[in-house]
Amino acid sequence: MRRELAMGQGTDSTTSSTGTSADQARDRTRGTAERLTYQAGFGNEHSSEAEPGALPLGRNSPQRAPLGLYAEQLSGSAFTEPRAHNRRSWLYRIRPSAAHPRFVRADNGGLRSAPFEEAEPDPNRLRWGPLPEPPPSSSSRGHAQGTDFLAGLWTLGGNGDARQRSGMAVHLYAADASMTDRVFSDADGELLIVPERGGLLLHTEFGLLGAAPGHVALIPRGVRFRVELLEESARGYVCENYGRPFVLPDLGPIGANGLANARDFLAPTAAYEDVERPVEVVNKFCGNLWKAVYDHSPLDVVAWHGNHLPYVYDLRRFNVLGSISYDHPDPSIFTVLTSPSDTPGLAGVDFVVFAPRWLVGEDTFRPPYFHRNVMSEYMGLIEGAYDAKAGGAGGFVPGGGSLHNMMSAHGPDRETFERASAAELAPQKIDDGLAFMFETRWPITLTEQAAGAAHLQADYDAVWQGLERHFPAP
Ligand SMILES: O=C(O)Cc1cc(O)ccc1O
Ligand SMILES: [Fe+2]
Repeated sequence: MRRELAMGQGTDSTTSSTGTSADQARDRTRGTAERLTYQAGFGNEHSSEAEPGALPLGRNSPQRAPLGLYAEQLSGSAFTEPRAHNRRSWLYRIRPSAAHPRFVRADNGGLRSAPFEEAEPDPNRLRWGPLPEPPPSSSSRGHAQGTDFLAGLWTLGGNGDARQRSGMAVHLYAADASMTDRVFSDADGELLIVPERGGLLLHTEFGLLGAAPGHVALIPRGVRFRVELLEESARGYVCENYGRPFVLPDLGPIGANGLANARDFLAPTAAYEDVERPVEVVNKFCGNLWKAVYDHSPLDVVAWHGNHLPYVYDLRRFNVLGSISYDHPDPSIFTVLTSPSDTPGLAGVDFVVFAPRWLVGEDTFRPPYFHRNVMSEYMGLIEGAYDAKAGGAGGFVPGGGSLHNMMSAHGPDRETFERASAAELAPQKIDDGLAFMFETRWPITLTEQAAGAAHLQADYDAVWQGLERHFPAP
């Protein structure tokens, strides 16, 4: 019985290979991921044990936990939050987390946190090319040769205040080394990792998750993990959510199914490292990195149960809904995960995906419309192209990103507008790209490094030049 609890359901991906480098990366990750077992379902009470009998039955904290393990609760919500919001997991580990030396300040590298006060909030439309590759052997930390996921994090900007558990940050990463004998956890928020290049194997306290380009991984607040690269290098995006944890959006009149289906979120099964050698544990706390060298790996959880859990989700499983009559619906129908605020319907941050879909709207301007939005929109591209941006000024390219802050006017570029205004409106499949948006309630203030980056495109405004008047002259 207990053993069965440790057996996963579901595998990682059903996407077909068409030979692009993203597909190959996914295939390689799938090779690793197929050896992984998962438990399917978002928000569930899951449980798992890597050794038979490690998980206590009937109680959380027996006088002596099985197999000489230590019992420990990890709380992701206040003890007293309503049951529907309550999050905690029980971990049964070789050493209690409390047995650790003092943390000392570590170099923040390219990581910055809210409140973002380095630069003035900028109303301009902004777009960046991809983050430059890490320079070879750039490690300043004396660990693996090269730059690992943590050292490769580079903050673009964000909002709110990490100390108030509100707001979010946009980070990018470029890495060429695995985290070996180095573990990270973020007390400030949960991390939504969006790989764009290179498969990742996430070793978490709860077990292993495989995340390739096209997948997203969600690491809850405080959960320790390390990132192994499955290829020579890796690149991608991270949304750090300081606010309420991401949940699936309500579906309202859509009904009981659709958008991201809960069963496509995969939680790991227990897997532990029994390692007795120095391991650097880095903790992000109130905006700064702190480190301590443990004499063992804290990824030593042999069994667990609970609902404060990491997940991986394949964005190609997203059930895209849209108009089958006319008009371009608002992109809220593409919401994968939402971090609610105290105001109903107003998200601290939404994670939105623009996945392959059919456009069939009659007498409709089909690409995204011109708009000004009270919410602030950071967009990234995982592969291919995006239907509102034909090109220009270096383009909206995989690994790059755009920022359309609160009330900034944006929408289709000139080329897209002209093409879509004249297009014959036959049913059209958009299947050449995978874009996403972090849409947040507050403006995103840039870091100095993002405002002054060499890969910031100087003339993004030009994509809207040449949109001539067509209204008859007086
Ligand atoms: O700006 C964007 O490209 C994102 C977006 C897409 C869409 O389909 C409608 C509105 C919107 O902000
Ligand atoms: Fe927009």
